Amino acid sequence: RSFPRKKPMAKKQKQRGSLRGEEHVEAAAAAAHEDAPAANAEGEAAAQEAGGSGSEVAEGRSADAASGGVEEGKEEEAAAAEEEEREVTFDELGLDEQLKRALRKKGLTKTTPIQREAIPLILEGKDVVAKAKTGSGKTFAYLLPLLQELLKLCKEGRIRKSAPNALILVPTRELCQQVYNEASSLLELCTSKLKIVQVTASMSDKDIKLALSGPPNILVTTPACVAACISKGIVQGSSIKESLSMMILDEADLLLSYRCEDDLKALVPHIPRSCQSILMSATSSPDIDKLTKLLLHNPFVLTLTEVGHAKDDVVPRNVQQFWISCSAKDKMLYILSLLKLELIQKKVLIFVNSIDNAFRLRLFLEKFAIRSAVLNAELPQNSRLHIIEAFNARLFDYLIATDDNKTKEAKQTNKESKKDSKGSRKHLQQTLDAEFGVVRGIDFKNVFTVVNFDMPPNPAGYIHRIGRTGRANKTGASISLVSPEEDNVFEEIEHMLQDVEKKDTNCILPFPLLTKNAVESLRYRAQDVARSVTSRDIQEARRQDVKNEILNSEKLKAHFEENPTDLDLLKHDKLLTNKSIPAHLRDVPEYLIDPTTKEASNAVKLSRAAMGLDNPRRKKRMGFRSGSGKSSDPLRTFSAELLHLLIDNEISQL
Ligand SMILES: Nc1ncnc2c1ncn2[C@@H]1O[C@H](COP(=O)(O)OP(=O)(O)OP(=O)(O)O)[C@@H](O)[C@H]1O
Repeated sequence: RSFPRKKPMAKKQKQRGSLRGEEHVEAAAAAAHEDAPAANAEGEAAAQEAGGSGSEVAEGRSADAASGGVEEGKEEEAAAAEEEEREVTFDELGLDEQLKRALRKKGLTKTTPIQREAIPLILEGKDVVAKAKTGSGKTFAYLLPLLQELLKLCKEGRIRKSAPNALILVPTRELCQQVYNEASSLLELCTSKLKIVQVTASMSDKDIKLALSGPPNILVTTPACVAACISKGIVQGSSIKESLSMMILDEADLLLSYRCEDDLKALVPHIPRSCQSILMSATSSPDIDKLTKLLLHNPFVLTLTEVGHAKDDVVPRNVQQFWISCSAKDKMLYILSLLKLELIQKKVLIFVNSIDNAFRLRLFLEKFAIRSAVLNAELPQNSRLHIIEAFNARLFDYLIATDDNKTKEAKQTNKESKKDSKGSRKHLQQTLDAEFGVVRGIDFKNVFTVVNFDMPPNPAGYIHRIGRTGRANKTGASISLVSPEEDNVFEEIEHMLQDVEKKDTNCILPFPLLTKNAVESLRYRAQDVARSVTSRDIQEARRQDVKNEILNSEKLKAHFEENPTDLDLLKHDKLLTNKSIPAHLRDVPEYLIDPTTKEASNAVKLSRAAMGLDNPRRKKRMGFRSGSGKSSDPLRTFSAELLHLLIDNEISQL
């Protein structure tokens, strides 16, 4: 990858830095008019036609008008392009020796563009709003300067200890865990000790109090949880005011959509004026501007298209985007063809828009001997976290996910939960987790293909979904199955990509590897099997899965804390039915596969082998054991009596 040179950028950012959001676009345009009265509306239109976002166009005119020539601008760009070849290492950013060593031990040497740009600004003490594409390394972009600042305060004995010194706010529990893991893994490799904790609304007040006693240096939490801690007096607002020196809003574009606005407003009076605030996001939205105004002071604004002269894309360049047009009822047939004929590279993350659809698909695939797991808001938190870990470790290849907690079911359950004031355990079990966000910001490792079985409701949803592949510059692909009913949203997505990436051609191409013949050869079987999956089967499978996952979850936590390697024995892709799979569905007969499809499938397999993805030792390296010897099965070695008690107890609550 290429990187821009440091100095001119820093100067440019400073010009932008004193302005926020659209203000800076408007102000740059106004400056252009002042500097160059001749730049009239026609000129503006021409500039826009030449390509570029509002801000770039405005800025470009301003610079040209001020310098009095296009040539000079071109020279500057050429010089910057030359410098783009230079890669910037973490060593060049003036980080603490301990952090540099920790990064080296983690095998990280070169910065990503957002890290290269944001870290120096944050180290200078600036408030920063940074927008950069998914998977671009935003977490380290704020964690490294945050840790550096706290290590420095510790060294100088200036740390104030009545409440946490840094607050990292994320929209979901899954993200709490992820950020906590990332920060802890760095801190473990440092010699100075900083205390970090995560607290979420699923913890009891007693556990939260215990976690916050000390207090920790860094608290990772959700806005809802921190607001509850303040209102219950678990944390004193005055202590926060005294101790807080840094606040991070990660996945900021999602914070407000998780109904966090009131919680954040409740926090504002307790944030000291001296607190440095950082806002990170993958997409732009009016919510970002709202949050910026609410919580930041005169921030630097770094946006992905402005990180250097390298015009970065909204979807990582290393992700190839494809689409397939098919009717809603043929989607099962198409996904079966893609998976069974091995036309897409594993691991595969499949998105659907409802939990019922997820189970319908899982049951359908199961009948063709394709095992998958389902990740959704209904599952206990520990199970969700473990499913993500197991998928990351390649214990299974297909994960079906519902990514939005505002599904039909969620709305329904939330409505019911308002009516039901008893707040019984049973009810809590059934209520979908409002802090759940399965994909947004989650760092799924090595997902090669993202499939939109159902299209997301809007372009931002598309960007977040696609962002689960191609992370940290890895190669990836996405395939969207688009029915005529989804044409509108697909067009919106295409327009958005063309606008942002300034491309005339379509960014999403028709998927070339699946022939009509290949699909038709499976039609009869697929339709037959799809019909056999009834609504009753789906409800039963949902119940069964929650039961299985409850077994996997909370109450067994203690056991797994003592025996972490046993975790691999909890299979999330267990068969939902115990009927055996007929041979004609398990294997596609040779005569059904046309030569083109065979060739395509072989090519996919070859590239898989070339990437070393078939090497069974990989799983071991990732810390998960293979095999499932009875003697080490936690569900067998765990006290049978206690287990029965747990199962009876949990199942009776369902
Ligand atoms: N400098 C680096 N070199 C190589 N890998 C990196 C670097 N920085 C981060 N990564 C890895 O890249 C992956 C994505 O990083 P991260 O989760 O921070 O992305 P993100 O920008 O926050 O994405 P999203 O917007 O989807 O949350 C992680 O696995 C992380 O460990």
